[in-house]
Amino acid sequence: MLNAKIPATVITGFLGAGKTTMIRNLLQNAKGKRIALIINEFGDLGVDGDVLKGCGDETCTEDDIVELNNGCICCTVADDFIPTMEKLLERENRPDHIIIETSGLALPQPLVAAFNWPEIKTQVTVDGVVTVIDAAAVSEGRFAHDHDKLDAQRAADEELDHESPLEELFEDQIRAADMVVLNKTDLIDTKRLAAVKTNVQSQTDRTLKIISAKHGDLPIEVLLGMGAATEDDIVNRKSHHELHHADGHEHDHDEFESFIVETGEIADTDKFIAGLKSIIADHDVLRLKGFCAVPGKPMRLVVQAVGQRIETYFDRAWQAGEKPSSRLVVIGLHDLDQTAIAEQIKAAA
Ligand SMILES: Nc1nc2c(ncn2[C@@H]2O[C@H](COP(=O)(O)OP(=O)(O)OP(=O)(O)O)[C@@H](O)[C@H]2O)c(=O)[nH]1
Repeated sequence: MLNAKIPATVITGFLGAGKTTMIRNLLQNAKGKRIALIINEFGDLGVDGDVLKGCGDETCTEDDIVELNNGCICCTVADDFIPTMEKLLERENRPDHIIIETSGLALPQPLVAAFNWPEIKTQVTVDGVVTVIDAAAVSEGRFAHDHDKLDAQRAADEELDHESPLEELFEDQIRAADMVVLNKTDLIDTKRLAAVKTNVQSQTDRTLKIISAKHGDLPIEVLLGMGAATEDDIVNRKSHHELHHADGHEHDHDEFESFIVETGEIADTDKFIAGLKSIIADHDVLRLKGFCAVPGKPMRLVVQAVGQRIETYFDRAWQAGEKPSSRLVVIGLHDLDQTAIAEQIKAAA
């Protein structure tokens, strides 16, 4: 149909919930739909984009993938997101569908609200906001606040009006959702999954569409084509930040930080993983990911850590002109001891 708006799906969810994995599955099952991807990552190593490049060859070429690594997309709407969308829409070969992966720390609300900007409102609509949840992490209480600690902080600081940053993000990302994917169901039993579902639904008065998945493996018909036009309803899905700072106070991410550690080749992967596990536990690292070089191996090793769960696999050969190296992005709450973490990672390699 001429002049029909292009549908855009926003995929959000906390660090390591499985957004990139779900998108990878989706691209592989795109059934000829031409998809453009906008990927926003916290920590400027570009791991997600790199993992996705090449996995949907016919329906989503490298040219269709735009990486926005200049901070969280919710804070760079005017400078990054709108110009990127405008460029996409100017293309001769316009996509059938746009998928936007937010960083794990992004608030979806400002991004969805941007679809009401005149520059893009007439051409694109939000097909739906899909929030991916690490059901195992929720069940382990990762996003529940420590009541005793919070009460102590409140006693010390009467101004303190918000919950833990992790809990707030968890709630805000659910409040924005049209659909919630309870992912990583391979890691928890049905009883605990039912409790997670109840917890998720309790975050909003709207009845959410909640589905379960392993490795984000869901049919494209389930994820795309919701026709929700979420931009029309986003004012009713306010984030904690919007509710607490109606005065226009800027939202920022200074409760979180990320940095990159470069280390040598990884001679003993098992020893390295064991080392990473204790670093993650000692320093309360939320997310660690990157690519490593292994002596004598032509392939690069992908390292993905979410809490204490670490996955490694070789994804592709180092390419011509690419120097095999080991680089990891480390993400945690503010005040990470960057020097100690970097030293310990180098010692574990
Ligand atoms: N066991 C298990 N692991 C999963 C599942 N889905 C994803 N993972 C793993 O979880 C890790 C993080 O997955 P990603 O898809 O990179 O998560 P993400 O949400 O894109 O992460 P960020 O972009 O860093 O926020 C990877 O090691 C995945 O292989 C699942 O259903 N079960």
